[in-house]
Amino acid sequence: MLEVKDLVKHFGDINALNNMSFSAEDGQITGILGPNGAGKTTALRVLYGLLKAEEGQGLINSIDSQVDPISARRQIGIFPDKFGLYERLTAREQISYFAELHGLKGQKLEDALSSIITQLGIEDIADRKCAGFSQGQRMKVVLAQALVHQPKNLILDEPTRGLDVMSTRILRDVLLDLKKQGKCILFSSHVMQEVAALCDKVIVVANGQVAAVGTPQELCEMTGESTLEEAFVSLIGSDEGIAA
Ligand SMILES: Nc1ncnc2c1ncn2[C@@H]1O[C@H](COP(=O)(O)OP(=O)(O)OP(=O)(O)O)[C@@H](O)[C@H]1O
Repeated sequence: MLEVKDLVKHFGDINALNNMSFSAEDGQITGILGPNGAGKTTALRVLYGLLKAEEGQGLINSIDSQVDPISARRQIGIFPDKFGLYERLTAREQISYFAELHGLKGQKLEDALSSIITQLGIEDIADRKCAGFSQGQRMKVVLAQALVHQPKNLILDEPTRGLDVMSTRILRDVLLDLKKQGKCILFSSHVMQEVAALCDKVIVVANGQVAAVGTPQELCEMTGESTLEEAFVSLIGSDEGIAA
């Protein structure tokens, strides 16, 4: 389970998080939907311990990520907003490096590597150097390195950006499979269709705050609109920065 409670964060005069609170439950896919600059990335960074908030807490299975970042990180996989691959490493070496950072070694490490490579269907690129990989291949390697230690929680910051239709479908299938396994999945997005299709719960954020929470259907009922897109516009008063 993932929770943020009363987060406050400023960057100079910018009020990026203004008492933001929400939770994401096990066995569910939770989406954070909001326009550009709403505070999505900032909230996720606080949650996985990359940024310190001035007030509030980010909790990973009840562990405060600012108080005990190492234990918290063991329980999450992170698909960050900006990622790079070590171009000279093969995909297998790259994933192995992350597995070692999570304390895996010996046979356990080998087993974890084989298992995630099979699960994501990347046997064909596992022993190729990452330089020259397509966006879809890069996405799968980053997903593999996020999942290799079998975390209970997965946080993804706009995971489908730059992906073609096939890669987006593969990612969706992986997320649905992880949900079936009872994992807690939290992802941010601008893409309405993806959120409507995948999410059990949608957290609508604007101006560093939560504007509404509910299933796509509940958000439609709440606003009297027939689509999530219309409900979103009604909730935040603008369609800026949102993709259909
Ligand atoms: N390192 C930083 N320095 C200065 N301002 C920042 C920094 N990070 C975020 N901000 C500001 O904080 C606010 C929230 O940004 P954040 O990246 O969290 O929004 P977002 O909802 O993820 O937006 P987007 O959808 O555009 O990625 C914005 O006004 C942004 O410019």
